[in-house]
Amino acid sequence: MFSITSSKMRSIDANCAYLGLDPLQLMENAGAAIAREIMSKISSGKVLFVAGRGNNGGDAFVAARHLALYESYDVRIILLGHSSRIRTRESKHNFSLLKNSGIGEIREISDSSELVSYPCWNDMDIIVDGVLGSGIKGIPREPESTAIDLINSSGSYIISIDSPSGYDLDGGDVTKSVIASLTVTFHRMKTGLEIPGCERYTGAVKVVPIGVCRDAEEYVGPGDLMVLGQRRNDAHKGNSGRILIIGGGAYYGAPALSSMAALRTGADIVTVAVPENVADTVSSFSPDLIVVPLMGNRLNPDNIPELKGLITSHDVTVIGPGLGRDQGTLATVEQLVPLCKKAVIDADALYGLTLPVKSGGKIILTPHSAEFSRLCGEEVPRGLDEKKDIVSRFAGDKSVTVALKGNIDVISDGLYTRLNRTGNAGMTVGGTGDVLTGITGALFAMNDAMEAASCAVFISGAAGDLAFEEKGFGLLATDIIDRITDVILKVF
Ligand SMILES: NC(=O)C1=CN([C@@H]2O[C@H](COP(=O)(O)OP(=O)(O)OC[C@H]3O[C@@H](n4cnc5c(N)ncnc54)[C@H](O)[C@@H]3O)[C@@H](O)[C@H]2O)[C@H](O)CC1
Ligand SMILES: [K+]
Repeated sequence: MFSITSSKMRSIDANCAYLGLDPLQLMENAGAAIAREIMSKISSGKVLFVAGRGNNGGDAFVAARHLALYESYDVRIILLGHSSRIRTRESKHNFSLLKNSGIGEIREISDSSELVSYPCWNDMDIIVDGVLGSGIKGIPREPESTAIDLINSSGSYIISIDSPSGYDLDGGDVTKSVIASLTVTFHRMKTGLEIPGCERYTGAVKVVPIGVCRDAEEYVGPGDLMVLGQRRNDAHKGNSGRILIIGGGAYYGAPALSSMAALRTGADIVTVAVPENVADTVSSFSPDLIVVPLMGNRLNPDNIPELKGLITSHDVTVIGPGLGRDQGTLATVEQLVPLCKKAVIDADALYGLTLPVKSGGKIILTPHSAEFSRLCGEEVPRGLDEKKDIVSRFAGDKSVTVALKGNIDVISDGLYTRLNRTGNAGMTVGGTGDVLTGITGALFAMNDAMEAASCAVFISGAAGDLAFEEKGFGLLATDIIDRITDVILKVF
């Protein structure tokens, strides 16, 4: 089974909450698993739980409550700090249940010297390390640092909850850590718990299930948005993405919709290169757009020298919206795609594509069912499993990332496959595909192809759902653009 990073785990947790699984339920399962582990090691004895003020400590409170049901165990708890400073709702809740759980001793100790004078460190059969888990930032501070020293010098059997406290679950350098006899981590193996030599800190590692919903991993959710590359506070203009949109000629609304969607998703600069016959009309949609008129009434090979320069000066090139399918246009697309570092290809441009593209640029395709069927030369199957197979196979063979739009969107790069179910039947109106393409372009500037494509279909569908609540089947593509920021702000 593959391992995951701690930020991936946080994103799965957030997707669980979105699906209605209360984080308290996960904590209950995590704590119960720790209690079972203790019971499998000793049938009676003294067990000290050392808890920090985050959810790692919350897991320890749950485990202590479960264990205290059995009279053969002498259960004690040290909370590092005052209970009024417990950070999370779940942990507070579980701390408050301790007073009704028949636990012999609950001490709240903020001061490191008081921690050193605690008399029982060397007298325990098991010490449970719930000091710090995946939420650690930097090196352990006080009183956590002293607690780690005391745990390590206790001579007891040490069970670390989720991670040895101080240890980096993502495999970074370790300055100070609990040296555990056993680490019980949750849901999946973590990247840092399988690097060579890590057993020096982790002891044996066990992965236990905690009741995560299966769909929290397979279906895109707000947790995936949480871990997207974000704008830094000290960012300059252009740091958060320069997007070039090549479209229009046959139509003018489509490139304008893509461009506005890219801006609303957070792109810094959106340049839209369109044939001169539609340039003024596209400009008139918004003063926020930089419009570059191209010679001619359709994209054509004479535009290539000018576009080459623009492609180089932008992070992502979106090709397709409103281009039309003239022979010369499709031939131009074929020559442009290999010049792009990162490209999003949609609509008419999908007809000018020769795959695989030899240049090694990263490419996202956003076809609907008929477009995909034409690309891969097969009917798109109705069954979801079969659909996943065919998209994954095609993406792998052609070295592209595909977001196949549909009732349930299927996103794959051939290695990973994700699903998305935001969106609604009102979104069959014209222009919604152009909106998705623009969102994808903006996200692609700061993220890898799979993250960008997965989050783009989620955002586009969720914005469409908000627009549907307001407008029903009268919703327009522009209504979806208006709600993009609501979806993004809700997550951050
Ligand atoms: N799905 C799961 O895996 C679940 C995991 N659970 C447990 O939750 C923790 C993560 O909890 P979180 O509250 O995010 O963080 P921590 O408890 O690890 O610590 C945060 C806490 O500590 C403070 N802090 C941060 N850095 C330092 C430092 N260098 N020195 C001192 N103190 C520090 C910070 O201010 C916070 O107060 C995970 O590991 C699991 O054990 C859930 O219970 C169930 C689902
Ligand atoms: K821990």
